[in-house]
Amino acid sequence: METILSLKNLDKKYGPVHAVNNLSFEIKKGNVYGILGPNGSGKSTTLGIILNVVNRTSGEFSWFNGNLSTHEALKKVGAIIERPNFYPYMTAAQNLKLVCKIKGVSQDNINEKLKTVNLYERRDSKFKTFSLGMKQRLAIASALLNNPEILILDEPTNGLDPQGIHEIRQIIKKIASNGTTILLASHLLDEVEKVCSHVVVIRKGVKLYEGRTDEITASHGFLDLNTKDQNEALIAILNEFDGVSSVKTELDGMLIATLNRNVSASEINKFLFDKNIVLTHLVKRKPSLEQQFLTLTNDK
Ligand SMILES: Nc1ncnc2c1ncn2[C@@H]1O[C@H](COP(=O)(O)OP(=O)(O)OP(=O)(O)O)[C@@H](O)[C@H]1O
Repeated sequence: METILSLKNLDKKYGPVHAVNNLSFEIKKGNVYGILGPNGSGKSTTLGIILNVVNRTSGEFSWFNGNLSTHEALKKVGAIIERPNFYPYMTAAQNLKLVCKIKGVSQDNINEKLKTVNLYERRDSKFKTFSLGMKQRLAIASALLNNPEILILDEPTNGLDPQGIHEIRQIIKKIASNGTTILLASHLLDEVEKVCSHVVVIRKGVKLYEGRTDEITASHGFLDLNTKDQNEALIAILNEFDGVSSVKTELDGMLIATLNRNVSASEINKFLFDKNIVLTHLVKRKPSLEQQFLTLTNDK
């Protein structure tokens, strides 16, 4: 699969603040990537570096396998890293015409891009009459005018109401389904889970996880177990069971066994029954992305 962008050991220090710390990852054509991390984890700085608006301290990045200069490569990139800003008294269509003139791209795409972001019907409305969600959608249309290979978005749903958030996410998915690679930064787990096929989790500028979004939840999970009055014996047996890495007792007495291989509920039930343990409760759980994310981003 074609590599669109590659970061190698990228580093950025603002005085004592290590905003991006030895960060490496690759963006492949056709995928939707999320850079996920809490506030201040270095997402915007990373996007700023690859878009040439922030100087890196050290490390490298290369666009399109390094075949183009960064200046040329960025002509094939669409990005929104700041609040959308257009002329308030000009209409949506007039604003996009102006962007075409400034970028030196054809105006032929304007109607198609307005349709992509569901603003075609409102093309003759003045920008100042737009809701925040519509302004954001116009910014996306503007970033698409040069038919970019990759669209980069920093916190695309910040400040929007639930309807606006839903609409932006649907539009991002639509753009991706037409073959445009997407890279978005977000601090919202559910955003990345809903929109992105791949995720890079960062905390304090350090990469904690890189991979498919669905694989982040693909650990072997947990068992919740309880007995009437055999929990002490149960803990001892579970600790010897091949497949359980740890056992802890919750405040309500429930035992939580963490699995290190795929163990079915019936396998463990039979095993325990053969050891004369009768369970009153047995549930197999998978960790949610939220649990995984908290585990990843917790101070170690
Ligand atoms: N121009 C700057 N000067 C000094 N420090 C900065 C500057 N820009 C960012 N930082 C610091 O670098 C760190 C990373 O910030 P960055 O904005 O990249 O994170 P972020 O993950 O995008 O967070 P947020 O979602 O809050 O924007 C933070 O500690 C921030 O205070």
